[in-house]
Amino acid sequence: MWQQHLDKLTLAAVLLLAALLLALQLGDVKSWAAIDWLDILGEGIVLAVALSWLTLNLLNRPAGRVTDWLYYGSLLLSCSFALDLLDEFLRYPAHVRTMSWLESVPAPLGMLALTYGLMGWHQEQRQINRQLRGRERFLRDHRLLDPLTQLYGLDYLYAVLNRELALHQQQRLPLSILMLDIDQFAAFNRQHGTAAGDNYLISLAELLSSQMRESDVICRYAGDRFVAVLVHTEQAAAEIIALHLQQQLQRLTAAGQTLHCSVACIQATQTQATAVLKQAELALRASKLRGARPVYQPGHGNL
Ligand SMILES: Nc1nc2c(ncn2[C@@H]2O[C@H](COP(=O)(O)OP(=O)(O)OP(=O)(O)O)[C@@H](O)[C@H]2O)c(=O)[nH]1
Repeated sequence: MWQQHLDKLTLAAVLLLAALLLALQLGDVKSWAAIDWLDILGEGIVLAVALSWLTLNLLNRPAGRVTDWLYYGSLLLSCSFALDLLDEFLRYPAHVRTMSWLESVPAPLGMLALTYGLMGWHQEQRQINRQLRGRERFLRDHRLLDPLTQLYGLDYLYAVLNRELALHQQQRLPLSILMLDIDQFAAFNRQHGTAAGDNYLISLAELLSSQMRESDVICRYAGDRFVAVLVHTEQAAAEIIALHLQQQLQRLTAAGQTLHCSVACIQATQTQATAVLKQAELALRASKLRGARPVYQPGHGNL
């Protein structure tokens, strides 16, 4: 998460360094006896807290307007508190007013920016809570479950995907889609019967539910095709999830065999669920072609 805020972290480091250099340039170092260590302890803690606000905000929040306000607020406060702390070690000549200006002005501005950011955060949280309540209503609606696998069906997938796409547009949060399809499942059914096929679908659904993250929404998209909506997930992270899933699928057997599944993941860029799913299907088709397996031969190991 911090990589997307690298420019902000660099700016903070540069400003704090500039404040230090300016203070050293303008002030004279106080004698050991003139230093008040209790003041230093108090002001040091205040600075450390402001810096922790700055970093916690950048480490935990996605890029956006609210994060920017919280960042600028805590940066101004950090600069002001850093100068306050330096004051304890340095004495400035009476005619130098720059440092007292620099110490006093950023603090109230920082407080204002931080307060504005917190108000934005409050609004954002209310919006998220509303969406979570809507999500929960869906979760409790059992008509939306596929009776065989107990995963969500197509209706739920469309509803969730459209809502996540709207959120993705508003808040610039990354969203990825993973699509999985069992290869040559029709041939497996013919060979071992639909009951064996059903058992495989149930085991696959259980594996998907246990291996994906809690925030991922897994749905049965078609007979032998599944879709996972990976919220707040960049394409690179989605690909790691897909790779991990492929490894776990090796352990899943049916009638003594390991069936091969094709997996594709895409970063959602369109605004409509239909378009996103079409894009995922194209990626899946390409993945199937890349990993094309020989035509199913009964009793010959992997599909
Ligand atoms: N056992 C079982 N089979 C199902 C179920 N739903 C769909 N199928 C079967 O899944 C098969 C899907 O066939 P295709 O779409 O041709 O897929 P495939 O045979 O895996 O072919 P490729 O995907 O191209 O490798 C069909 O034979 C369906 O009958 C189900 O609930 N249970």
